[in-house]
Amino acid sequence: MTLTIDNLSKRYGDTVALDGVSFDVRPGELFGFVGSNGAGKTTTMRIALGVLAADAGDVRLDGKPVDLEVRRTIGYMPEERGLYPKMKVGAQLSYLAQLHGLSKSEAISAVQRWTERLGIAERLGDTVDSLSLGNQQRVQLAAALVHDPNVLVLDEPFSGLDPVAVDVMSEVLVEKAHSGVPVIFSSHQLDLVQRLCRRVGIIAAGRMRAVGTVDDLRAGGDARLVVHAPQAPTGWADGLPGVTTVEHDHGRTVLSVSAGIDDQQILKTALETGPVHEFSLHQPSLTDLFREVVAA
Ligand SMILES: Nc1ncnc2c1ncn2[C@@H]1O[C@H](COP(=O)(O)OP(=O)(O)OP(=O)(O)O)[C@@H](O)[C@H]1O
Repeated sequence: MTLTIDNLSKRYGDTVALDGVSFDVRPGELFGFVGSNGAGKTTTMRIALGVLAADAGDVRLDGKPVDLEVRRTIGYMPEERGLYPKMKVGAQLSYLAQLHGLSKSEAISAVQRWTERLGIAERLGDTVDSLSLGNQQRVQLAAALVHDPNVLVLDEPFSGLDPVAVDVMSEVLVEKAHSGVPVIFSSHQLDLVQRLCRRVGIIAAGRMRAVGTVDDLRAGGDARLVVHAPQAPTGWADGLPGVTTVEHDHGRTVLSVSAGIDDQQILKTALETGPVHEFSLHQPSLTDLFREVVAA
């Protein structure tokens, strides 16, 4: 299955939430959707699921518009979460699975399987509101998975999770993607997105600013040069063409360096300030790229 987001636009009154957003999420792909607060991620995902209408553009799954029938095949984890706090975990998951078309016995076995996989099987008889926030989130993920969806759309599934829960969530998403399901998730944890996703999309103020593989985007961004010159004063690299100081702390400077710039000239300038203990060139991280895109 391929999820295609095609030229979506959406306004809320005078606020332009989306302005011609397009990208696709391919079979077996874990796609990271990143952007600042208010950039348009939730709006895009809600339109993708069909719970919000776009002003223009459309969403297709393998070329078919997302109607009620197609929507039942999508697993969705909404940002505002959507569980009934007073209902027991097992009953709730089984109910949601049946809403998505599973028989009662299929639902019971899917609930057993997913709650075991997510480490919450002992909590089946507890009400949702008696669980920790992290465990509630695992239940929310189980709710998105119990009906064996063809597509997974997850709005900030990692927010608020402890490192162990992050690992469990990551493993399940990778596993689902490997089984051929397109998985899209939004996150502000860019190191995690860089580690997990092959392709990402960066949205800013309702426009897609970059879409591609993490490797291609990193290779195309400005390199980072780390220089440790303990006696170098703040701003020592200012004025060098194609060079911008990203940070300077206790003689350790991170420079952003445009393609084709002569790093030996930078080294010479650093040496003029005193000894240089480190001089290393790195590809920009996803966080670096994100900052560049958002600042542009
Ligand atoms: N129901 C609404 N009514 C009015 N404006 C809205 C509504 N929902 C979203 N917006 C606005 O639309 C824009 C996009 O919001 P959206 O929630 O899609 O961003 P986001 O990228 O998911 O942000 P976050 O990372 O904070 O969750 C923002 O300017 C937001 O204030």
